[in-house]
Amino acid sequence: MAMDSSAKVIDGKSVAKQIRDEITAEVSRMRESIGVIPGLAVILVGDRKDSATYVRNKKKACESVGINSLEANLPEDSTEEEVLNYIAGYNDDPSVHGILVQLPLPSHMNEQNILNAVRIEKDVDGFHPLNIGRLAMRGREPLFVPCTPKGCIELLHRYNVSIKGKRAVVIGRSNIVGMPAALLLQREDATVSIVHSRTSNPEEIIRQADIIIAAVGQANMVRGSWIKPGAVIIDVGINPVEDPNSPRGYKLVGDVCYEEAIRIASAVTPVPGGVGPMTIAMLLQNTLISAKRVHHFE
Ligand SMILES: Nc1nc(=O)c2c([nH]1)NC[C@@H]1CN(c3ccc(C(=O)N[C@@H](CCC(=O)O)C(=O)O)cc3)C=[N+]21
Repeated sequence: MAMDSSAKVIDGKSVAKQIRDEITAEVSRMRESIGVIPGLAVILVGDRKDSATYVRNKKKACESVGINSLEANLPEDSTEEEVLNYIAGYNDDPSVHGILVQLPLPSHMNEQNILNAVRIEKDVDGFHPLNIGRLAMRGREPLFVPCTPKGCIELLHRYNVSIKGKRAVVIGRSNIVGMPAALLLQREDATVSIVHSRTSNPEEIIRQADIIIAAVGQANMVRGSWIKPGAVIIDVGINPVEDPNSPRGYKLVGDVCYEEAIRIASAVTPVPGGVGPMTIAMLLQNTLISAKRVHHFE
């Protein structure tokens, strides 16, 4: 059977490492010339295991590039007011250049109130409605672009995938990935379609795409037969599936059936090792951008 051996793995892990090295150099240049160390504050409410893992990874990543990290771990039954008090403290703390409230929040909290409270100058997640609004408008610039979609576009750039004039399909319309990913692709002059749970005949639309960004959170949902030969696939999904052979009892897979996709696409991001590490690298980059901006350092 002829197999397309030209399909390329898009190595997010190694690109993320490269970006962290660039950030490390910038952080030390900044420290040496103006004595400022960028700082990131992470607020984690509750004890979801996946969230705790992500927060731990973010902290490790900060350390690896010389960014200061502060962490607030609040119990699951905290009040919204307590979270808002932490945000207010970090908003006023000049050593904090970025504030991230780990999502999802416990269901008794109003996510919108909490995201609105983060000073937009410190909104390194890019989730403040004013940042999203600017992202959606032509001729406007947000202060920060959300990390996961930014990481997706960065991967396309670093692998020299041209976006201008291409057909791009985003699968999923979440506020934190699908929607901003579609806006970013449009800013890069792609022709963008968004496919979601109510789309009739999604396969037909996906099959027209030169670039696919999949962000639905359903293991192996996109099959090989849905993919146009030569398409580039960015898989944002991180789905645990049972795996008795893994020491943890599960393994992580994407939204795209990787084994099928790699035969048909020209390039695919793996899970793990694709978009995940890029998300964290972009968070560090946003924190550096924030610190440079307040201190007028370039
Ligand atoms: N306010 C907020 N900002 C976020 O950026 C945010 C969030 N909330 N909530 C949850 C999602 C998810 N997320 C990930 C980051 C890194 C990996 C990552 O590094 N993944 C590794 C493997 C992880 C593993 O092995 O468990 C990989 O894909 O290679 C995954 C997922 C950030 N998120």
